[in-house]
Amino acid sequence: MEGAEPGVVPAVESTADDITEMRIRGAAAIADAAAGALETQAERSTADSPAAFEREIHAAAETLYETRPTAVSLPNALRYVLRGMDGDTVADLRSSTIARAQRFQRDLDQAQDRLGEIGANRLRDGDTVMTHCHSTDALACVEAALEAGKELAAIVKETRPRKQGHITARQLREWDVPVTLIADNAARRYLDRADHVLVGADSIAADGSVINKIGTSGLAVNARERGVPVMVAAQTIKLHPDTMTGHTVEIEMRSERELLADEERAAIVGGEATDGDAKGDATGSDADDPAPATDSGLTVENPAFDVTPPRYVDAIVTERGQFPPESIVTLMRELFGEPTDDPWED
Ligand SMILES: O=C(COP(=O)(O)O)[C@H](O)[C@H](O)COP(=O)(O)O
Repeated sequence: MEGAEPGVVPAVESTADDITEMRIRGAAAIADAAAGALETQAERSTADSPAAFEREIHAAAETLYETRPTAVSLPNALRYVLRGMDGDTVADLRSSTIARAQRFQRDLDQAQDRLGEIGANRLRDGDTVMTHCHSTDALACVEAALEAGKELAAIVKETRPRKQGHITARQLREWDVPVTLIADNAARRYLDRADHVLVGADSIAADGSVINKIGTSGLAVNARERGVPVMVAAQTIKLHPDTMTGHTVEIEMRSERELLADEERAAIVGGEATDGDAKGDATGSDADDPAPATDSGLTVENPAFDVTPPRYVDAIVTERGQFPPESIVTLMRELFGEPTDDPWED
């Protein structure tokens, strides 16, 4: 990660890179890695005063925050760790930050297990679930149902352009679940065979909207039309506190190269295969790419997430129980209270 603040240890920069480049991906894994990175920052900091230590931790948090914009689990994780940083000496600040980060990671695992047990109650023996993308919260429900002795089958959507469906298929096959892998476009045809649509979330808004991998909203609309219930598995760190005050969730735009290779672009618009028109690096920023050589008239857009309105969602399953989407705001108020600031601010 370029331009990191002074004092930010290389391990934090490399975690930030891994998140940006999606070597670490999925909202829960991103939160876990971010907390782990703050722990490493605390351990390795060479700050010689409490103020310098706090500055470094805040700078590390900012470096991590700037990686991907949509999964609120990331700022929620950072905020949680920063709020636990306490003490008048570097030693106390260090140990409180480390303890808080470790507690976050432990709670995250436990919440996922609990959520899985709750979600599993919705799945009956012999059911078929249709999945989209790869969600560890969604898979926790499947795992708990299997552990309860239920037999399940899965229809797994490939999930273009990054094909996270392959990760889901691999996990399900490790658990011996029969998997039918389908192209995203085939989903409506295969909904006739599904008993549930089961997806995760990157953020849940106060009105119960679900922000998840691009294609979730179309799947949910089709599922409603086919009468298949849509179940969203999402730990409470996916609840987006800022949406209580009317903020919207930023949808990450990723590089056009995830959709279109330079050669393919050249084949469409003519000319040499150069990166001349390819705007955007993996973060959606165009800072590293040259300005378009010519205006080819071809624009490629690659949003990574979309918004599913609450009316297409049957249940949001959290570690605190399952909720109709319209009532999720009550849980948000209970957990977050008043609206919050940037995660590195007190
Ligand atoms: O949309 C994605 C991942 O998108 P990407 O691959 O772009 O990160 C997942 O459904 C959620 O993050 C939930 O995952 P989890 O339940 O594991 O938190």
